[in-house]
Amino acid sequence: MGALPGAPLQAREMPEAGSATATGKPNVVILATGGTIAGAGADASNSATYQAAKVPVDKLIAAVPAMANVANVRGEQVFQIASESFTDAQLVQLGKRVSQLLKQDDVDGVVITHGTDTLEETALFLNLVVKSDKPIVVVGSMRPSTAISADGALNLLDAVTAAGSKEAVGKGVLVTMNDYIQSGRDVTKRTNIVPSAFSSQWGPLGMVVEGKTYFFRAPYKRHNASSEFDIDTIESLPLVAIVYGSGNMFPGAYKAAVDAGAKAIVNAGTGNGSVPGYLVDTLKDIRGKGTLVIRSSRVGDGFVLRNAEQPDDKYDWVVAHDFNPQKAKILAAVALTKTSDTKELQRIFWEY
Ligand SMILES: NC(=O)C[C@H](N)C(=O)O
Repeated sequence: MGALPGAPLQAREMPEAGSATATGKPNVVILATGGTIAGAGADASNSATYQAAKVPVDKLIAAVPAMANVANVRGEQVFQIASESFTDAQLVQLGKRVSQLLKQDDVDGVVITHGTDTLEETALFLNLVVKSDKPIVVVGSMRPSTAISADGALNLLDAVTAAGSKEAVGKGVLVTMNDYIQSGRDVTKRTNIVPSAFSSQWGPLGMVVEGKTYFFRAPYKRHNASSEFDIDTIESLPLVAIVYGSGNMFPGAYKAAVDAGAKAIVNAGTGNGSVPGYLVDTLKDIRGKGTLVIRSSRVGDGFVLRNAEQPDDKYDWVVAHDFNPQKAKILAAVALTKTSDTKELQRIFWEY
């Protein structure tokens, strides 16, 4: 139903800067990077045994003709790799391409097809560094397209739907997996094998159903257009290492990270990001010599509080708030491109 004469247009009907036309379909670019969504197995029963990063972007697009109902879609092959092989150099390259595309008036949204193993790192990275309110959606699949009940086609259709939707504008990087719209900031891969692999302790933002987005909440933390980080000015990321906490640890794991040139170590500590008593001096020493110590937790959910279990103020350590270790690593690397002041770093961990 159209608007009544003289009545204000509803948000959904408003033409947007950059949209093809007020009534036309949005223009969405798919940047393909590989992963299982581009994977192929020998047999339809192979849901877990297959080769990732085989199918090129034009074939991915041709396999989901329903995308043409929701957007004008074109594709670019950026990489063709499994996401466990992503490096920081590739993150930076991808981020710059997303930023470049979103500056174009003829691009309304970008979808990145990606392996699921490190999808959450890429989603957070783009959420921090691409200065645009236009939708950015990262998507993968848990089963290759050759498998029975493959999940990639619907996930991709949902991603394109979200990338072209006005409701997704300003909501930060999104991840569309298993019908849900998740925030790229905090979504994480929690199980392997099954399609319901991705979730966040703070819950999904909404769903995509039959080519339409339904949002129920919006992210609160700083992201994208309101971020102080800008991929256009980032050429590389400093090395950040994660050391996994357990019983019976040894100092060499932390020292190896320092020797490799790590500018920060994320302690994926037990419980509250704890540090074993017999390793406190090692970490104090490492911090004293210049490497940052960031306390996260191997638990996955919850969040690490300052000065809980360890006196962070006294030792000049930082806590990772609710960022899991792999996300804390990304935020630390991005933050370190601007500052190595621990007060500033702690502010950044609270704000993003
Ligand atoms: N489901 C997947 O995409 C897993 C694969 N190893 C990848 O991350 O590329």
